[in-house]
Amino acid sequence: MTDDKDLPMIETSGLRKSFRTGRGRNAATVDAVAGLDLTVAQGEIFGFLGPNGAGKTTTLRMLATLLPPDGGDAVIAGADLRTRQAEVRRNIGYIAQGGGTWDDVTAREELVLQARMHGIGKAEARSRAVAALDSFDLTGYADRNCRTYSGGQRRRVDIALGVIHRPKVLFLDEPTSGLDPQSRAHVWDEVRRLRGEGMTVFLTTHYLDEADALCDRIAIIDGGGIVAEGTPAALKRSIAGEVVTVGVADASVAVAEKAGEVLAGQACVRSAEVRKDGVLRLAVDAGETAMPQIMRALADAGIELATIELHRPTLDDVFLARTGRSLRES
Ligand SMILES: Nc1ncnc2c1ncn2[C@@H]1O[C@H](COP(=O)(O)OP(=O)(O)OP(=O)(O)O)[C@@H](O)[C@H]1O
Repeated sequence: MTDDKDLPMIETSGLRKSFRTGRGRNAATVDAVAGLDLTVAQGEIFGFLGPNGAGKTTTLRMLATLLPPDGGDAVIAGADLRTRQAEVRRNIGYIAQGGGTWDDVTAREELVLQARMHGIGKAEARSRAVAALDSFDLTGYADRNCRTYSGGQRRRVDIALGVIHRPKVLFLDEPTSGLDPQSRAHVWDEVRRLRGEGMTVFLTTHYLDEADALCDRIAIIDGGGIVAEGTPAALKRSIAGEVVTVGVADASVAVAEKAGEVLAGQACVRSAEVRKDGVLRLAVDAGETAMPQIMRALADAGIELATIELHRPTLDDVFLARTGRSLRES
């Protein structure tokens, strides 16, 4: 017998979307999402990580039935996105980047209204609002207008609104964008709690630490396509070797580039890149043995070293390995 847990909650194949921009001679086509294949299991927190313009929001909007795909297929909670949109909508919650709270309405009123819009009866809507205020830690502000809330409180109201009808799948677009670290941690806790209740969460982020700490599995998207997919740990393991970063005392670009050339020629260095901040990033097999050789090579070339650090691979290293660019700089 198949356990519900084994069933994919989101399955896409060849999903794509292009936009026409400009007019006349300036007309161009942007392939925002270029043939996406992915599977998200029930109860997973799945993160879509990528730089600005990678196609994250476009994907989310297609999966949430807000934007018609140009091609490909998707099945969400067992319903075909193309032919059973109403059923898809019943099964999902969608929280857009800017959120949807009104300034002059209280959280309690918003929650009751949202539940009523989902066809839930008056008494049940009120009791769901009370439960949501409690579980999202909002009871203390429940009867104040949303305009008086902090960014973190408002974000929690957004999420509470998105799940008031108890969807199977929750889509969150950049859930912690612009929040302070404490509020971000609070939102992460709420997302984990929803997973604990069996919800599948699909979120977009351009924060590496968010993808690493919160997501069970991630897909790294760039230029409308997936460049890497797996658990954060497995993706980092896939980067064989280690990274050494080197700062040179003279911060001029010419010196950093000269150091890059010198170090790229060392046997222990697999690749050398000068970052925009002037720091050199070196891919090496074993940091402990490479570091003394790097120091010696720089000394021989008359370049004074300011800092040298050894790093375990990060998701940024995964992105760099797959795209040749750093996510931080994209
Ligand atoms: N309505 C539109 N018309 C024209 N181009 C669009 C439209 N919506 C998105 N695009 C383009 O499609 C590409 C993908 O955009 P999308 O918003 O999906 O990226 P994103 O990964 O969500 O970025 P961000 O992190 O900045 O939100 C971008 O090049 C964007 O400029």
